[in-house]
Amino acid sequence: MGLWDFISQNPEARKQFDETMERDSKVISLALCDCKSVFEGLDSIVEVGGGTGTVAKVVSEAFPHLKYTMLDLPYVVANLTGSENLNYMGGDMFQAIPPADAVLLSGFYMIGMMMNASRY
Ligand SMILES: C[S@@+](CC[C@H](N)C(=O)[O-])C[C@H]1O[C@@H](n2cnc3c(N)ncnc32)[C@H](O)[C@@H]1O
Repeated sequence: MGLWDFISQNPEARKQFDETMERDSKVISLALCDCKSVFEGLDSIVEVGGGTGTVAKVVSEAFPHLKYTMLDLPYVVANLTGSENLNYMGGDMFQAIPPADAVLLSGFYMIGMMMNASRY
C-alpha cells in the first residue's frame, strides 16, 4: 500500500501528516512572498498537491491579482473554503491538471525521494 492510500484510510495519520506539512509550508510561504519576481507576469497559477492550503492562502492573499487554483485529492480539499482569487479543486494530478500560467509543486520532490516512488 502506498503512502497516499495508507493516510487516506487512517485519519489520524493524515492529520499528523497535514500538520507536519503545514509547519513546513509556512516557511515556504514566507520565502515565496519575499520573492515577488517569481510571480511577475503571471495571471494564474495552479498549485498541485497543496494539502490543506497553507501556501495557497498566504500566496493568494499576498498576490491578489493572481487567479490561484489549488489541486489535491478530493477528500483533502472537501472541506476547504476558497476566496475571491483562490479556488480549491479536488482531483488526481495524474489524470488532469487545470491550465494556468505556472504550476507550483511544493514538497513533492522531498517526499518522492523518500518514497523512491517511480510516479514522482
Ligand atoms: C508532500 S504533500 C505537499 C504538502 C503541501 N504542499 C502543503 O503545503 O501542505 C503532497 C500532497 O499531494 C497530495 N497528493 C498525493 N497524490 C496526489 C494526486 N494524485 N493528485 C493530487 N494530489 C495528490 C497529497 O494529498 C498531499 O497533500
